[in-house]
Amino acid sequence: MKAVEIRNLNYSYSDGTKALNNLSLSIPRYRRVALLGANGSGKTTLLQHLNGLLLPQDGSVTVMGYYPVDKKHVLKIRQLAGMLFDTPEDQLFSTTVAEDVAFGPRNLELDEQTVNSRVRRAMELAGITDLADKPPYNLSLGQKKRVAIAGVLAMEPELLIFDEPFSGLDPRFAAQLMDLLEKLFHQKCTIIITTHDVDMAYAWADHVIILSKGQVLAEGTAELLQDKDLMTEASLNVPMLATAFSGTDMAPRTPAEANQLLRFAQRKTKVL
Ligand SMILES: Nc1ncnc2c1ncn2[C@@H]1O[C@H](COP(=O)(O)OP(=O)(O)OP(=O)(O)O)[C@@H](O)[C@H]1O
Repeated sequence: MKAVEIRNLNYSYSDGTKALNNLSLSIPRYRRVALLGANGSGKTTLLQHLNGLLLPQDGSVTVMGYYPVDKKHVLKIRQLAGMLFDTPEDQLFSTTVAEDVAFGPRNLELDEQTVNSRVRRAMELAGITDLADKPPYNLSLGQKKRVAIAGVLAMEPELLIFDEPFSGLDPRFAAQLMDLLEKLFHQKCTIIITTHDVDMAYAWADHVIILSKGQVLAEGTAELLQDKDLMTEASLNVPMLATAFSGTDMAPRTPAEANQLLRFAQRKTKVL
């Protein structure tokens, strides 16, 4: 069973902008997936189809093998596929952080004890236990992002969809989020993120999708990002980590070695 199957998906906004153009792709389960592409290539529009925020105008979307994404299945899909928006304000609306994190599980009609334990666990994972009683609208952007992440985690989804999760985060929390993604991945989640950070994608992802003009330009392992012509066509840069220390024996030869280098740099940042 695939995490995501998309067949011939088209999507045009009401002003006539064609954001997705006959797009097809297939994402295996239990992968770390990076979705890359220039501004306006269709990344957010695509992600919004994965949890039913947008419904296919033409073509089909199936998530976690269970359901086609359509009106009838939208609630079940949102339970399976948790989405973090690139603007966290759009998903915070309760009077306290704890209430916000509890909103999703309460909607699932779980008993109060289960809701409370999910909320506690999600807040711990997101590192926001000390913010529990604060009103979300007073928080900083990075804190809001953490609250939104906790809200997603409290739903315990199998598929995590994060639109630009690292933007607006300080280096320390970016490193913590990276650790958290790794933990969730090992708890058998499939994780899809969009990012403009080709180095992060190169070091982290085991499945890379490059979009251009609403279509999949290329799909495969992170080695794809070493292809200079492909990256130029996608208006992206070759990751620095792919060329770092070239000519020396410190040069990472694979994305896995680049990951070690990135982790090392992040741990140094954490110490600072
Ligand atoms: N609400 C909207 N109404 C009209 N056009 C839109 C709307 N939202 C997005 N678009 C257009 O659809 C296309 C794809 O946009 P989308 O936001 O999916 O791209 P993206 O790859 O996520 O971009 P970015 O990297 O800048 O976030 C762009 O041409 C954009 O201008």
